[in-house]
Amino acid sequence: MVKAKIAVNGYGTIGKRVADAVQAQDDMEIIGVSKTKPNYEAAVAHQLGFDIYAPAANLGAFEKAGIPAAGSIEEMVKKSDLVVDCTPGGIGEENKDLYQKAGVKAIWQGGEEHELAGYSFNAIANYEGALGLDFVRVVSCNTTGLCRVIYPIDKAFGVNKVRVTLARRAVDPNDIKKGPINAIVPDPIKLPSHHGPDVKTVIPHINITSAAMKIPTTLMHLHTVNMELGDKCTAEDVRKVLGYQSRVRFVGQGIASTAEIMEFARDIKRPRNDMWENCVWSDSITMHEGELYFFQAIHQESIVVPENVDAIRAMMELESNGAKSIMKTNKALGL
Ligand SMILES: NC(=O)C1=CN([C@@H]2O[C@H](COP(=O)(O)OP(=O)(O)OC[C@H]3O[C@@H](n4cnc5c(N)ncnc54)[C@H](O)[C@@H]3O)[C@@H](O)[C@H]2O)C=CC1
Ligand SMILES: O=C(OP(=O)(O)O)[C@H](O)COP(=O)(O)O
Repeated sequence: MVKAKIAVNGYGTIGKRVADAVQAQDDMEIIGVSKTKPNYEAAVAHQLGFDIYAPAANLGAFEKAGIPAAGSIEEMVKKSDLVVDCTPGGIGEENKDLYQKAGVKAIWQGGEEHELAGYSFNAIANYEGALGLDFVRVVSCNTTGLCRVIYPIDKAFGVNKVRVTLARRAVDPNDIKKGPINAIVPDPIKLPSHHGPDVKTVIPHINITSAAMKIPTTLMHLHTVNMELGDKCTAEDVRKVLGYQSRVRFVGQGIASTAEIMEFARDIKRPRNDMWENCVWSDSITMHEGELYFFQAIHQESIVVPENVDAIRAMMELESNGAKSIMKTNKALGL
């Protein structure tokens, strides 16, 4: 089988995980990853066998540091069928011209605006609409986590309204530059946060509003979800619907915090402690006065990774059925 040639532009938190996830599939392969500087992450990428590309002006620095670079980012893009742009939010949009001129497809991440790609993606909600598209945005980690629960609950019972409050991890574990370290920050203060409107870019008919704050933790985000449902149902009915979702994991058995979820991910030997699934506290699923409530935790570093693989498969038309792609991705990752 001829594999789709995939480049990762921006080998950071998301990019390095997408690169490994693509390599694990049998219908696509990584032809290169980009690093701006020859730091430890570039050295590891080289050790893992990835061809490294860099901005043309920085190629000399790589040579000096003894980390071989295969060429410029422009060269990498030209060699690929599809680029997964994992550069920091707001930088990715600057690369659109480059991709268009090279005639390659591109996926951006949730840090970019919906309008940049024109199609916001979540595998269970709208895989089929991405078939053959040139540009797609995989929505942010929190938005992905929301779509994964709202979509099946809406299908089963109808959703009249969603209210969600998000406690957002302040920064990723490797980030030593930002905070807060001793504050809770309403973020943004002006409501709603981007998450509700972003869910609507994927599932337009959902009535949703969201508020978010940043808290001094690096491990995971935590959502308090409240939904008014169309049909009458019990907590057990909702548990059944979420229980069928391959990318939703129920947690319990003494797991009472995000810290214990991360420990669990280590114990089951997940690469980089990645928890690709939404973690829903099964005991928190409650119906009160006809409304649904539950808690879920979202591992921001990894939740969008399987979605990127499915988005590639849809755009490259490697599989026309979303459910089949999800199963294939999950199996290759060990999810
Ligand atoms: N970290 C997270 O929790 C999540 C991030 N996202 C989104 O994913 C995207 C990437 O975020 P992260 O991986 O966290 O960022 P990151 O900062 O960890 O990684 C970005 C990488 O891109 C490189 N880079 C910077 N400018 C570049 C350029 N002009 N050309 C090529 N490479 C360049 C950086 O050196 C770094 O290696 C953003 O849109 C973000 O909003 C989505 C879900 C979760
Ligand atoms: O996609 C994410 O969060 P978001 O869904 O709150 O935008 C990532 O955790 C990145 O968030 P950041 O912009 O706080 O680094």
